[in-house]
Amino acid sequence: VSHAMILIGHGHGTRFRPLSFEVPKPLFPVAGVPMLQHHIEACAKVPNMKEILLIGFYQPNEELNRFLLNAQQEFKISIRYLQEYAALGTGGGIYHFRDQIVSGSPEAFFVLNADVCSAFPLTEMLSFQKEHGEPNSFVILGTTANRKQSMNYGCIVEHEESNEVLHYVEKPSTFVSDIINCGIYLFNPNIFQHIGAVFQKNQQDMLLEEPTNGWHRAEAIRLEQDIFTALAGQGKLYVYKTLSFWSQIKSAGSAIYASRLYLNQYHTTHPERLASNKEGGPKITGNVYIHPTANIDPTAVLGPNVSIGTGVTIGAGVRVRESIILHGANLQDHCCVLNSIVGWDSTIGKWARVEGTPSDPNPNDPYAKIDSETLFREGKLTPSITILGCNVTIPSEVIILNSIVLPHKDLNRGFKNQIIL
Ligand SMILES: Nc1nc2c(ncn2[C@@H]2O[C@H](COP(=O)(O)OP(=O)(O)O[C@H]3O[C@H](CO)[C@@H](O)[C@H](O)[C@@H]3O)[C@@H](O)[C@H]2O)c(=O)[nH]1
Repeated sequence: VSHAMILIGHGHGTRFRPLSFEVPKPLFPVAGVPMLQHHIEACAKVPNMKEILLIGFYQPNEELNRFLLNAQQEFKISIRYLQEYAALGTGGGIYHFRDQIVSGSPEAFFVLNADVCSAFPLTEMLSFQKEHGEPNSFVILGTTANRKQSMNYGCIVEHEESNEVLHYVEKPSTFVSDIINCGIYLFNPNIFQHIGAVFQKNQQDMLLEEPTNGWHRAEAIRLEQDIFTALAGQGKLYVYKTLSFWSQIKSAGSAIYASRLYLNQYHTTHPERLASNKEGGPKITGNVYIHPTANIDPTAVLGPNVSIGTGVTIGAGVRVRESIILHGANLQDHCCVLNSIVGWDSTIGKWARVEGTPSDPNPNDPYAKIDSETLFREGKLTPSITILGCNVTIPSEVIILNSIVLPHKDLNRGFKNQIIL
């Protein structure tokens, strides 16, 4: 395997607002490092990996360029961003840039969705392909979901012995299978023949269409509906089911959950990233990441599942649990932050309480996934984590509960269940 392609879409992260105003969603820090860094690290570990290509359709900015530069140095591998001229879909993008891959005539390459968190069992997928699949087969990473939630994902019916994908339905409206698509694939250059066939068919259809339908670009192709559905049952597509952790990262609430999963993984992959109780340091309970530049009072109590960014200041007696504190934030003495994301350079006053409601999957169901529910249900804001956008100021001694505060707000009182514009 010489290449990996990571699909980063438009980067706005609509369900990630207001946090994605400041930083594209794929760069949002999860367990202390940009979301994409977890993907890149996993890909860089694959033997003979030469290059990682990020594919999306937004204007590259300074933030992205800096990230690419840092990641190249850290992982000693070429990492490039390739920009689509329009949203080409999950299959159209990789097809558009296929020359970057086929020129080196690689045997295989990976494609990963950016908005997932996973243990990325890439070497396991490779061994699975060698042992089970046909030599030229494609492999989808699959996991088990519960019946109800499975319908929010791509659903896979497999042949029980061979693990061949017999049937694939993207987000079905009735139950199809509890094996779902994780958005992580092992392909070989033959995949481009299949995408190319769809492209040519789309082009022919376009010629027959009314010119008013010009927006329908032939090159916009979805891997799931256009390719997998057709490949199922042809002896070419296989599913490797993993028992390791996996979650989507769609909403800001799922970033807190994903952080928890990665922090837990750090025990084996990056123990140095986990804070421990030290003389003169704050009290740590459970898994906590603290950036070395953060300044934390020894009487603060942090954890479990807390990530503290660069240059954060945390005062005396502060309590933080199940939260992400972004760079430059200032948590003044005795404030309390639970189930919340505190935006860049925000300030929380003394004795203030910032609290949200977790959106964790049902802990009693081993196959439950996180619900990335919409902000509103029946006209009401659904209780969720509290999010402070960047540069928000919360006064002393107030409560902010289940609320979303847009950037640069200077609040003068407490709020409950509100979006503060
Ligand atoms: N470059 C590029 N990337 C894209 C485009 N459209 C989507 N993506 C990226 O492709 C990934 C999938 O996004 P969606 O199209 O929104 O699909 P989904 O609802 O997340 O469902 C997909 O992922 C699930 C697992 O998380 C799967 O279960 C499902 O079958 C499907 O593959 C995301 O990382 C997104 O940024 C595009 O036009 N161009």
